[in-house]
Amino acid sequence: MSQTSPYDKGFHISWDQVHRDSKALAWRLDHQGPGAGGEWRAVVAITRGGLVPAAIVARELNIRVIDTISVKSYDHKNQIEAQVLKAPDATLVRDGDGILVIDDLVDTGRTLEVVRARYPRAHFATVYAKPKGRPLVDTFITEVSQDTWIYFPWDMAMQYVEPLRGAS
Ligand SMILES: O=P(O)(O)OC[C@H]1O[C@H](OP(=O)(O)OP(=O)(O)O)[C@H](O)[C@@H]1O
Ligand SMILES: Nc1nc2[nH]cnc2c(=O)[nH]1
Ligand SMILES: [Mg+2]
Repeated sequence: MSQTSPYDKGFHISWDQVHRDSKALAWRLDHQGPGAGGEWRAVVAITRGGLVPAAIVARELNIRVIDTISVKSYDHKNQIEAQVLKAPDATLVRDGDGILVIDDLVDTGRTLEVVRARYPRAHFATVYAKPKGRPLVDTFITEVSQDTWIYFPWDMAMQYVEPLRGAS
């Protein structure tokens, strides 16, 4: 476990915000596929973080075929060797042509590197991107600085916060 964290800042994202940003991603990807009329054949979500944006994008673009690839790259905030724990249906995904691979974010790009190596012709889309990972992603919505840790609503709970002037 590393003792120092490269993440100085926190960016807290609400359900509402991730819904809006995922819809913006869907609008950007609409009619951009290689099929007739720019259709995509299927969505592949990178679990677990990609599941929520993938559901929203698939709903907006009326894509009914959805598969998953399970990649574990972090143990809490510590990067570990990326492991593929489960692959999508090979007959569906083939070399990735017409497949939209979706993740919540790209940070160092290690996760996308592993998935890209398997499906070189797929289109890679994330909602958030940090500078190091940008070259690995084809489409994203919001750039976040490299020293920021993004907190998603599924990892958080509402809690009491002290007033600015302290408790009285
Ligand atoms: O660009 P990278 O440096 O590889 O980091 C990005 C990946 O890290 C997180 O997943 P994580 O491995 O923590 O698993 P999770 O999606 O199950 O939370 C995130 O959801 C991305 O998939
Ligand atoms: N939740 C979360 N997972 C990550 N995995 C790699 N970077 C991040 C990040 O900024 N936030
Ligand atoms: Mg992930």
